[in-house]
Amino acid sequence: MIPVEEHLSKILAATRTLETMTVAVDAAAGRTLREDVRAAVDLPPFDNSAMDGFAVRFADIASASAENPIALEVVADLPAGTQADPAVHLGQAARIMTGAPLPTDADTVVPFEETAGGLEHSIGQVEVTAAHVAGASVRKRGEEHAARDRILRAGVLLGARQLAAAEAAGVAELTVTRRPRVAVISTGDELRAAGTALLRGQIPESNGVLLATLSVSEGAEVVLRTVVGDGGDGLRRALDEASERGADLVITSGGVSAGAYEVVKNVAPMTFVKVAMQPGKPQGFGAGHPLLFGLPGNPVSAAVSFEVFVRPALLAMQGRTELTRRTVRLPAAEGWRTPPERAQYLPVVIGDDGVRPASSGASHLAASLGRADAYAVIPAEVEKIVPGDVVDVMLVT
Ligand SMILES: Nc1nc2c(c(=O)[nH]1)N[C@H]1C(S)=C(S)[C@@H](COP(=O)(O)OP(=O)(O)OC[C@H]3O[C@@H](n4cnc5c(N)ncnc54)[C@H](O)[C@@H]3O)O[C@H]1N2
Ligand code: MOO
Repeated sequence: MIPVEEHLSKILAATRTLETMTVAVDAAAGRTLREDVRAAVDLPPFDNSAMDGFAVRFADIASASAENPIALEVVADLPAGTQADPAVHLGQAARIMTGAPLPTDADTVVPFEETAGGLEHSIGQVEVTAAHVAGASVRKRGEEHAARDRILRAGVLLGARQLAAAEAAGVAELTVTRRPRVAVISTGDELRAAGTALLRGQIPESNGVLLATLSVSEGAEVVLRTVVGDGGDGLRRALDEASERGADLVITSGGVSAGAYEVVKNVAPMTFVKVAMQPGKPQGFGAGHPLLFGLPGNPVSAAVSFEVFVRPALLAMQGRTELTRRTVRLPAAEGWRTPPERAQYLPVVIGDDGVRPASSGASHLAASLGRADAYAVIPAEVEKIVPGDVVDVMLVT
């Protein structure tokens, strides 16, 4: 058996980064950024009010208090979006709304709560009843970023927050990686579509949707999804079709262990190894174009193998900087057994008191995947987990 890291480094060494393309910001969700994003404008673009209230000269109101209110003449009314820059002389104020540009003559905003009377009755005159510091409630031009400052680094995943940051900085287009094209091929004579009547020996096929959905959630486009039998030339034809459809990466499941009908082992141009992990021991990999991944057929084995081997390759193809899932250390709320000499990837549920196994850990327990929030990752040399042990937990939700 070879260590997980050894198999993964072979895979990454064979993985090439895909070409880039330019897309509108709102078409970039789920893609990987390939060029740093720099602000097109200062952020904020101009000095503006943080509150609904009055733009004043601080020198006028420095001594204002409830006992000693200071009256100012209100000479303008400034909603957000106004281009006006009215003169505000000593003794004067401008009514101003949140986000409106601060008049050049003013340096401070007094929220209307710190005046006598509400906003409605303030055109004409206002009495200021409190003072803080010069510059209070003013958002300064460029206080977050200057134009040309870097907002996002190449290599990050673009999600809602990153896209909003780009648009807030005045950026309309992003350089991203084209979506990797993935083919998902399930193998096995026993597999039937969910919902169809099952004869003895048949089971519902579930790795197809698992691996296709995982691929899409990592930024890929699924160009082929099919099920082939253990005999005949179904797998060979599916591999040809994957290439014709331009697949960058092919994922098969099943047919890689030691049995008499191991179609992937017999047909696919992959190297087959045993990796010191449970589940996921038998693995096939082909380092050409497309990259070929021969995952074991047991559903939990396929899911874990995707996380540990396919996902890093898909991210590397897209130029992602961080290839590993976020791992946190959490206590085990229950004990469990671990396999000898193999790293364990156990589906777990995260609770307030720590993690609990979602199943006994056997790789055929497909429904346990539906409960799992994460995988506990236990090194090969650890013999068992007792309650209270702190373990590495790979977050996948
Ligand atoms: N003598 C040995 N037998 C096995 C070994 C071994 O070392 N020596 N390894 C075991 C391990 S570990 C695993 S994991 C499995 C891997 O088997 P295969 O990859 O060859 O997969 P299959 O035999 O085709 O299927 C295994 C299991 O999973 C079910 N399956 C397959 N595809 C799907 C699918 N698309 N959807 C749902 N379920 C699927 C299949 O019916 C089998 O029950 O080998 C052990 N054996
Ligand atoms: O490696 Mo298998 O995936 O242990 O069940």
